Amino acid sequence: MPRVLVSDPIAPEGIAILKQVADVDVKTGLPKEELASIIGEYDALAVRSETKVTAEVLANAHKLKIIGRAGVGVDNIDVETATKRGILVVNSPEGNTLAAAELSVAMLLALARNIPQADQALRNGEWKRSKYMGSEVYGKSLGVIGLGKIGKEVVKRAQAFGMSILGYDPYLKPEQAEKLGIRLVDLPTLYKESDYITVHVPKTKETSGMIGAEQLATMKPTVRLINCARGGIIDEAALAQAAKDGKIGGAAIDVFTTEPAPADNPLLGIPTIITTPHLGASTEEAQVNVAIDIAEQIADVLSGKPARAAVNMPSVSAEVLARIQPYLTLAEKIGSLQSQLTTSGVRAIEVVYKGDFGDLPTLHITRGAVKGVLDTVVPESVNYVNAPGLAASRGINITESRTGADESGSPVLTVRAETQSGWREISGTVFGPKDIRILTIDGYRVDVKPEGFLLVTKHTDRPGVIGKVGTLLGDKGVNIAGMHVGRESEGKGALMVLLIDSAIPDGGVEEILKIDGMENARQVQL
Ligand SMILES: NC(=O)C1=CN([C@@H]2O[C@H](COP(=O)(O)OP(=O)(O)OC[C@H]3O[C@@H](n4cnc5c(N)ncnc54)[C@H](O)[C@@H]3O)[C@@H](O)[C@H]2O)C=CC1
Ligand SMILES: O=C(O)C(=O)COP(=O)(O)O
Repeated sequence: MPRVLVSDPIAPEGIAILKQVADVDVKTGLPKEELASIIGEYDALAVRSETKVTAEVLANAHKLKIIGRAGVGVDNIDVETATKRGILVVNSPEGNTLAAAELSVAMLLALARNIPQADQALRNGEWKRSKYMGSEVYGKSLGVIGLGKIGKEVVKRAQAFGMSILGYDPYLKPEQAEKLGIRLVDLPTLYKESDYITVHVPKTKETSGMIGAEQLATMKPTVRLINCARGGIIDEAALAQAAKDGKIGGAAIDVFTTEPAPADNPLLGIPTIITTPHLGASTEEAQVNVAIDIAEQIADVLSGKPARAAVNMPSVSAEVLARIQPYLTLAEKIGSLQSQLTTSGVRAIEVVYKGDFGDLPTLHITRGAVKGVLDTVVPESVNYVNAPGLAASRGINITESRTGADESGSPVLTVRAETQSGWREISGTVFGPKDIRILTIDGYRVDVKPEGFLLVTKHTDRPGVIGKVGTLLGDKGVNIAGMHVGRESEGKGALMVLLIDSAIPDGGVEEILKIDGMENARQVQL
C-alpha cells in the first residue's frame, strides 16, 4: 500500500477516501525539521495552508509523487522545486470559492456597520448607538482586484446589494466584464474612485505589496479595504499606518504575511481594522468539498490515473485521458526508440501530428515523447511533470506541429529527433486502445508493436544478410518472434526490425555488426 501523510487538518470525508487506497498518517502541526525528516517515507502529502512545503522538505521527498492542497492558494508549496523533482501538485480550485466569497461579503457588511466593534463594546457594557453609526453599501462603488472565481462571486453578491462594480484583472476580456456588469478600469482609477476595495488575486511576485503607502494615498479617505486573499497583498505596515492616521475608513483582514499572525502584527488592535484568523475557507461545506477533491486526485494519481486539477501540469479529464492514453504510450515508445537508436544524444525534438487528432490535448502527448527520449539518458527520474523542464535544462528544444491527413486517413504521430548526425524520424499510429504500431523508421516502412526487445539493423538489401543474423541469434539461444523489413528498392539500403524474446547476450550485437553488408545494428528495449 502506498503511504499518505496528511499534515494539516482536512475533513474526515477526504481521509476516508485516502484510506481506501493507502496507509494514511495524520500528523498535523509538525515542526519543519520533523516534516523534512519523515517525508521520505511517503508517496503523497495532503496539506492546507499551514504546512510549508519548502525546497528543504522536498529535498528529502524521494518517493513523493503528489502533493494535494485542500484549497486554492499554493503559495505555501515550492511548486517550482516540486516540478523539477517530478512531483505533481494538485489543488481544489472550486471547492471553497463560495466560502471565501461569502466571508468577503460578510467583511464588507461588517465594515459598513461596525459590527465587530459594536459587539465588543456591548460585551464591555457600553450601549453606544451613535458611535457605531454605519453607512449603506447600496449605491456605493466596490473595486474588485482579481476577477477569477472568488472575485466574480463577490461581484454577484455586491450587485444584489445595489453596489456598482469597478474591476481590474489583466486577464479578463472586456466582453466578459460587460456580461458581468463590471466597469473595467485601470488600477489608479479603481483606487481613486472606489468606496470599498477587495482583493482576490493569488499571491505572486507581482501582487505582493501591490497596495502600499503610495497607492493608499490616492484612495478616498473613507475607503474600506478587504483582504481575504493572501497576507501582504496589501502591505501590512502601510495599511496599519494609514488606518492609524485616519487616511482610510477601515479594513477587514483575513490573511496575514506570517500565520498564525504574531501578537506584534501591525494590523492587530487598530479600532478601524477588523480581523479574522484565515477563515475564508473554513465552512463545513467547503472543507468537505476540498478534502474530497484532493483525496480523489491523490487516489487517482497513486493508481496511475491523471489528476483533474494539476497546478504544475495541464489537466485532463478522465474521459480525455482514456482517449489520449494510447497516443501517450506511442509517443513515449517512439521517444525511447529515438534515444536508444542514437549514440550522440538528442539536441531537439519535434513532434508532428498528421491527420485528425480532434480535440485531443497534444501538449500531453508531446510530454510523453519528451519523457520517452529522456527516460534512458538522464539520471533523474523522468515523468510527465518534469520532462519539459529537464529537456529545457539540457538545452533540448521542443516543438510541436500539425499537418494535414496522411493518405491512409488515420492520425499519424511522428517524433523527429536531432542528433549530431542529423534528424531521425520515427512515426506510428494507434489502430485501437491496445493496438499501437510503429509505421516508419527513417522513411523505411515497418509495422512493429513497440514492446519488449528489438534488434534494429540497417544493411544492404542482398541475399544472405538477414539469414546470417538469424543464424547468429539462433546460435546464441535468442528466439525471433517477428520480423519486419523495409527497403528503398532491391539491392539498395534496407532496415530490419527483429522482435526477439530475450536480450542478445553481451558481444552479440558487435558480431552482427561484422556481418558483410551490415551498416548498423542496435538492440533496444521498449
Ligand atoms: N482566505 C481564504 O481562506 C482563501 C483565500 N483564497 C485566495 O484567493 C485567491 C483567489 O482565488 P480564486 O478566485 O479561486 O482564484 P482564480 O485563479 O480563479 O482567480 C484569480 C484571478 O486573479 C487574476 N490576477 C492574477 N494576477 C493579477 C494581477 N496582478 N492583477 C489583477 N488580477 C490578477 C487572475 O486573472 C484571476 O482572474 C487564491 O489564490 C487564494 O490565495 C482562496 C480561497 C480561500
Ligand atoms: O484555499 C485557499 O487558498 C485558502 O487560503 C484556504 O486556506 P486553508 O485551507 O483554510 O488553510
